[in-house]
Amino acid sequence: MKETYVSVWGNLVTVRSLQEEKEQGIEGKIEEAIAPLKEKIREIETSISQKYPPVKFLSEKDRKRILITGGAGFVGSHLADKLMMDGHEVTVVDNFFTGRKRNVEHWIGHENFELINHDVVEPLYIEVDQIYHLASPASPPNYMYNPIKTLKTNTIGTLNMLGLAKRVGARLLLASTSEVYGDPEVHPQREDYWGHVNPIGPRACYDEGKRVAETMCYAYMKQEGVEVRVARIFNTFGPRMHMNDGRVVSNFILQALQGEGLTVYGSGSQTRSFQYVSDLVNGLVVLMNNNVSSPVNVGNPEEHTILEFAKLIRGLVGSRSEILSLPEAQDDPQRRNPDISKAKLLLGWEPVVPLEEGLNKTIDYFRKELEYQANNQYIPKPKPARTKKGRLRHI
Ligand SMILES: O=c1ccn([C@@H]2O[C@H](COP(=O)(O)OP(=O)(O)O[C@H]3OC[C@@H](O)[C@H](O)[C@H]3O)[C@@H](O)[C@H]2O)c(=O)[nH]1
Repeated sequence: MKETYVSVWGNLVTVRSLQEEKEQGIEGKIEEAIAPLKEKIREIETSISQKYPPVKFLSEKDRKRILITGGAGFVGSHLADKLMMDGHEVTVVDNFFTGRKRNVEHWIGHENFELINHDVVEPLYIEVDQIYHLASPASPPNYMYNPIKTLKTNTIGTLNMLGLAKRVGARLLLASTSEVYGDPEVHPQREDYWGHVNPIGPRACYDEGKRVAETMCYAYMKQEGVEVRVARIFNTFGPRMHMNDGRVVSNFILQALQGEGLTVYGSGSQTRSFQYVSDLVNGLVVLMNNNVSSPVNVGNPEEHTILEFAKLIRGLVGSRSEILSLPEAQDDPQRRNPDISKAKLLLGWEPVVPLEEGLNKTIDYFRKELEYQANNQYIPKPKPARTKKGRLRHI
């Protein structure tokens, strides 16, 4: 800058030209005006770099391209979390019938993550190394809501995914179910039990859909050499179950939290064995990466009657809700308990999360969900299952 010196009472001082003074003033004002914007940009940059959960770095050789169908659902989104954090490239495909974007929104924009709105009933052409095929409604009221769609998803959807696996040489893991055993006459259920399913009952769309999905897997394995894994998943619970899911865990927790009666269908003497979702997800990943191609039960063998379960949840919530007796659900399996010796022996897997610990985490989750929904002025009621005709009784 050009400077001129003048003497003021004997002291030399610098004087800027009028033009320079003006320029300096404008620059200062601009600087002052954009300072908050610069600060905002810095904040956004930091929040972007910190916004994702920590992800391991995997070398090109170890990193896999993994597709999860139904990856925005309850189980699928927890599986997506694990595979992302392990450092893989994950593509989630979901038609959002029961899945929700909210379940995976924390990965959106991450370079290893892709979310595709797609229905597996239509073919899909992508390049992947592994396919976790979870797409299907899983809660009885949801899968009975549109039985034809449930059948299409489990039959045509599975054919499409096996076709994809064959084309690209990927390994496919089918999320099958304990429901392939129907209302079992053998207890606990081992993988070599063929099951007791009513092929024309209200549950058949799911039970038979999954049974034929298993059949398709082994047909593709034998005829086309596709590598398959089949997990028979027993009752599972945890955060991200939908408020409207309609299965027993979410129903009882939501009822207890809202001081409503806990709706027990039938006598409550029917049994179930519940596993926490993180145990399931670990089991699925171990199975996928193992060499066991025959079906494997993945569940927690701790068995309870539904009535015991209602009392347990009511106690954990600290609620004074009544326990109500509703008519029995049609074709409801009376006893269900996994024999997991195969998973223990061949995969070295067994569940580790105690029931109460898992339930407390799930109760916390639903408590927050209720607050969230209340802020949004919307509290859905749990969906009832299809029941036989009868009246409501108090136990
Ligand atoms: O509000 C309820 C909901 C359910 N129940 C009972 O609780 C038991 C469990 O019912 P759920 O609806 O949670 O689940 P189900 O065991 O019938 O089916 C499940 O089986 C295993 C998975 O493949 C699926 O997630 C689902 O099909 C049943 O006996 C049912 O009648 C109640 O007593 N009250």
